[in-house]
Order: sequence, then structure tokens, then C-alpha cells
Amino acid sequence: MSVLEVNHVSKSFGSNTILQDINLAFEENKIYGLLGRNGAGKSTLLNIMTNRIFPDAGDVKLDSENINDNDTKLGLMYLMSEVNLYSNGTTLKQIISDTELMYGDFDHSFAARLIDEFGIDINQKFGKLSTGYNSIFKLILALCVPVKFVLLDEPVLGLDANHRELFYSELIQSYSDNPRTFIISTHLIEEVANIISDVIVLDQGRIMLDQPVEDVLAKTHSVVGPAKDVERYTKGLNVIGHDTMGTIKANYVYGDLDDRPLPDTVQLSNFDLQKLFIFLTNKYEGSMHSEN
Ligand SMILES: Nc1ncnc2c1ncn2[C@@H]1O[C@H](COP(=O)(O)OP(=O)(O)OP(=O)(O)O)[C@@H](O)[C@H]1O
Repeated sequence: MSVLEVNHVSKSFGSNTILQDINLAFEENKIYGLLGRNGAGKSTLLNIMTNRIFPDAGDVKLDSENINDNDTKLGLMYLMSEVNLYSNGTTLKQIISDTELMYGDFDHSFAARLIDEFGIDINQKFGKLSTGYNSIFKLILALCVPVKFVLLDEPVLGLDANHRELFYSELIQSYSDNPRTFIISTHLIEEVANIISDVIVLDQGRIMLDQPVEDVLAKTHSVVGPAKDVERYTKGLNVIGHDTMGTIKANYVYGDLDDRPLPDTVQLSNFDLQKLFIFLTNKYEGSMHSEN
């Protein structure tokens, strides 16, 4: 089983420490969501993982081999990002041929379907693409190259709602036809919440969360009822956020509940990944702690 490992990676730009001793293991055939607030270091991490920039410390290994200048291993990974690697005057058709030369075995029939569905003219020049179509074209490349690890940095940047839906459904189809690992860095948490199997949250240079989504959601509890009862019930629990509606209060707890009795007046349910992310990365009342 292939594993892409990030071992003790640190990176600073000048005096700004962006990544501090990051350790991660990406397993085969999973879909990871890489989340973090603006400037958290997501792109920096993805660039380090694909040898586009170098860490100050630590290394990245694929199947126990360092990926640094290792063409065989790097050929098993593809990073789609905002950065344009192609010259503006090159036609899309030419870029597809060049990509095939580099990676081999490009999935032309899938590409043809995507090109048709998204309505792209591959005889046009790369530099003429709109922001959305620039992303769409790079996504088509990313979905059709024969790699084990597909890293998507803000994949739906500039895509309209219809195209985002189409992309997500093609991603799921492609994953089920040809399982491989996807690492998706995005701010559109609600849109990927049902697609990703695992969630990683990067915050202030460190990994705040790295777990299967199912396990994470099982630890989210919204406790709603009369403020006094809610306060009493959640005393000592890891309350990461709250809402108040008149005399009714909702306390949001992250972590396991103990067997304390639930008052009849209080209702328990789970809350979603986006809410969890907002609370965790907002540093609610300074009392937050993550549970890895
Ligand atoms: N080449 C560079 N030189 C100096 N600073 C950089 C460089 N690249 C990134 N940074 C800084 O590192 C920090 C992390 O940037 P990065 O792009 O990795 O974050 P991100 O999580 O992808 O952010 P966003 O969600 O806003 O795209 C930012 O403060 C950014 O300004």
C-alpha cells in the first residue's frame, strides 16, 4: 500500500514561520480535505509535498523513498494549483500532449468527455482562458493523468455553481472508477464535506486535526435548551462555541460526552464540519483544544 508521508516538515519565509514540525501520512485511495484559514500554509505544504519548494527541515517520502529530485516518485503525484505552468501562447491540445509525454497513459476518453461536458475548445490558447475555464482545464489534466496522488489546491477557483457541481460529480465518478488518493485544499467546506473521507486542519503552522470525517463528526455535539440547564450540562466539557437566542442557548462541544444525565429540557445533536472548523480556528474564548 502506497503512503505519502510528511515527516517533521518546517518552513519559514523570512521571520514568518509558516509550517512547524508537520507530520502527516496520506494513505492510498482516500480523499482528504486540507482545510485552514487564509495564509495557514496549505499551498506551501502542497508545494513542499510535490518538490516545488523545499522545506527548511524534514522530508517527504513516498513509499519510504524521499521525493526530493526523485522523478519516479514525483511522477506518481500531480499538483493542480493556481500557479500556471504553461505559456499563454500554447494551445490546450498541445498542453495535453506535453502532459502525456511527461506522465504517460493520459486518459483521453475521459478527457474528451470532460472537454465536451464543460464546453472547452482545445484549439484555443491557454492564455485566453477565463479564470473559471483556466481552473477547469487544469482540473481536466489532474483527473486524467495516471498518478496515485492527485493534489488539488483550491480546485474550484472561479467555477460557477453548475460547473462546481459537475466537477464534484465527475471527481466522485472518477474516484469510483479508478480509486486513488485525492488531497483537496479548499475553503468551500460544505461543498466537500460529503466527498472527503478524512479531514486535516492546518492552523498557525501546526496540524490541529487529522482524522476520518466520521470520527470527527461523532465528537461534535450541539447542546440546546434553557441557558442554565445547558451551562450545567456542559460544565467541564470542551465547549468550543455558543449561540444565544433569548433564554435559549446552544453550546457546541467537541469531544466525547461522559455519562452525565441529560436534562429533559436539553436537546443533543451533532453539528457540521464547517461549524466545527469555524469554532476551532476562531479560538473561541481561548479555551479551545483540539482532540487528535
Ligand atoms: N514565496 C513566499 N515568500 C514569502 N512568503 C510567502 C511565500 N509563499 C507563501 N508565503 C506566505 O506564507 C503564508 C502561507 O501561505 P500559503 O499560500 O501557503 O497559505 P494558504 O493556506 O494556502 O492560504 P490561502 O488559503 O489564503 O490561499 C502566507 O502568509 C504567505 O504570504
